[in-house]
Amino acid sequence: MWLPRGGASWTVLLPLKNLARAKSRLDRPDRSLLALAMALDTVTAVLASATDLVGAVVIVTNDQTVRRALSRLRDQGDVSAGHEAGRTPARALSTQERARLVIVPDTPDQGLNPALAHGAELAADRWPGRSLAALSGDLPALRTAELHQALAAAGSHRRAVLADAAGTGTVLLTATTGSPLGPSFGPLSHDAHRRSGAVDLTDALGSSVPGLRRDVDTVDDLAQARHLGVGGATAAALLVGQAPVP
Ligand SMILES: Nc1nc2c(ncn2[C@@H]2O[C@H](COP(=O)(O)OP(=O)(O)OP(=O)(O)O)[C@@H](O)[C@H]2O)c(=O)[nH]1
Ligand SMILES: C=C(OP(=O)(O)O)C(=O)O
Repeated sequence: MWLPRGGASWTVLLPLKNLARAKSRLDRPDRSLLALAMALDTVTAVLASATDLVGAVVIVTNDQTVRRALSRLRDQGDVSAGHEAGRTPARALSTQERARLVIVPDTPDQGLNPALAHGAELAADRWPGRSLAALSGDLPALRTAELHQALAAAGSHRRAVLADAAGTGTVLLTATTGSPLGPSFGPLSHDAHRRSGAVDLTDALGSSVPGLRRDVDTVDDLAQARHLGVGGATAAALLVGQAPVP
């Protein structure tokens, strides 16, 4: 696969659950469609990051629909059809930006933390010397500039953590070269990551990265993400959901 000349600082790990089981807290019949769309918008925002900052974007998933959709994104370009008010249209990704997308099986298939540990081991082997950033895949309002800001803040710490909008979960966990990622995602994971030694970035970044911190688990979360402005794939999926039933 293509990788930027010189040393990109970061490998981004992005885990994606099987769509059939994803977003079980999202009380909508189109939860699986939205889970995929939100993942596409999250990945698109990451792929738009500077190629000398982010090298490989590693998706860890066993879902073949996710794999096909992301392969289309990598090989054919931006799949987002539109955008919602409040957000500038997503620009088309360049070939080089898209080529960084790597999709690997969730070999352990034992949940989120083993998936991330597996991805971290693979990344350290294939791209040694790069820091790791584990990012949630349900951030439809993520802006690329927010990720740049967070990685800049994380880069000066061996391990760092950013809380979700609720302040209890984790949307970003980082580890600089040689430090274990140590994922403890799950209920109250923000506190768990801090207790394991990750430096908390939440106060420093505060309200400056609202899209990065707005993970979507519930319909209320989705409404807040829409207020921030969601990406084209999520906007298109929401339009489908509004389509009159024939
Ligand atoms: N590969 C993989 N990714 C996972 C797994 N569980 C969660 N994820 C991903 O981790 C991120 C955070 O997921 P959650 O919001 O905790 O889980 P979810 O399935 O999306 O939502 P719930 O069903 O409400 O728990 C999302 O990108 C998920 O797709 C897993 O078992 N394997
Ligand atoms: C797995 C996590 O996401 P959520 O809280 O959305 O389940 C987490 O924040 O650690």
